[in-house]
Amino acid sequence: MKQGVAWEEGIAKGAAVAAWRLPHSAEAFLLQDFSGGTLLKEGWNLSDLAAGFLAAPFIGLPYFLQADSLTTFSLGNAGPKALAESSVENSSKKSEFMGWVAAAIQTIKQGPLQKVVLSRTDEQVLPADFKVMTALEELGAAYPSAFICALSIPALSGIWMCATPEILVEQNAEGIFRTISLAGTQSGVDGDGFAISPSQARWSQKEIEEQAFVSRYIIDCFKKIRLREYAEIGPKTISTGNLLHLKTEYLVDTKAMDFPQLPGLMLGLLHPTSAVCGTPKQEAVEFILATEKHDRLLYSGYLGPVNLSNTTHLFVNLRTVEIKGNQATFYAGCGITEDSDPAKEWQETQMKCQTLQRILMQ
Ligand SMILES: C=C(O[C@@H]1C=C(C(=O)O)C=C[C@H]1O)C(=O)O
Repeated sequence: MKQGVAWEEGIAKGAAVAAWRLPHSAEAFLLQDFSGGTLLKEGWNLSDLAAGFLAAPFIGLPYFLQADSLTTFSLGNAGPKALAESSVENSSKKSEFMGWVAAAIQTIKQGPLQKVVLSRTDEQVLPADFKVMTALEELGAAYPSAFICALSIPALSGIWMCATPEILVEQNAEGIFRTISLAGTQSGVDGDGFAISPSQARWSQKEIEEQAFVSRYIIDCFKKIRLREYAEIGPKTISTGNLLHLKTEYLVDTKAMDFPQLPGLMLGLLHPTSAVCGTPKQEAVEFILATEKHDRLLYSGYLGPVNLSNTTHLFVNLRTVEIKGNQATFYAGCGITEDSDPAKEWQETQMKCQTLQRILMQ
């Protein structure tokens, strides 16, 4: 694959490189910033950025990759791959994570924390023949509705890949702004490996409430900027391939409202949302930082192309892996409320790790 060579060469020359494909699209992009990318400073503004690619951590300032070179390519069809569930459960990680969840439930019962999203990592050794661009092609074939991406920023040393279902901020060429509230998770395949139709999904009170926290959070952000004219669609069940989620979509016509700065304003207010952090936000951040032993780095941050042909597509960096040599660190989290069951939450992180592992680990 030609882009595989461009990807390798860009990295060898010290460029920051991003390759991605938007949901439901046949066209992929490869962008290089020959300077290695720029860590933006406090007060940066989305609408002031040139055409490029943004990648932000869970907490902190984003890197900006300017499009010094931008090529489009077709990802091709990697062909069907047997999607075996692979990974073996790590029992010490399991009991540690379940302990964090139990502590979160106790804290939530005392208030004011109502929901917190806890994550964990899963370290694996990649197969000897692993290649980033081949894996990207396979992810694209397996997850047509996801944003799939590979990213290398010299200052961050590793390569990040993701296949995420979650839009954070989108602005299309017609000026339509979009964000979504995504939460609640169940398996998208039955015991025999067949896809479960979204119409068959049944959601518990816990999951409905968990997603409502995210929806309320988005509406509160609109309220902060006194925005009342938005369309709300959902909640409805969506399939991401191996998982089902509850999703509500929020749309604003920024041209009709003469509000071109809305995407930048909302990005500042939304991130990190209650889908990856919790409610109230400050208490959730404090709980996460005091509890999780790993640094989330780019996991649960956001990434995507900005100001390319007057469009911006930023996604939450979920279903993600950080690759250093042949060492892969997968990240996954889940929303904890007072009705959570620690064992089920662990199982949910297993399923979320599988999104990438079932493709990358074969
Ligand atoms: C935190 C993750 O996913 C988020 C949390 C979800 C949940 O708690 O049900 C569902 C979708 C995402 O908004 C993740 O995939 O790591």
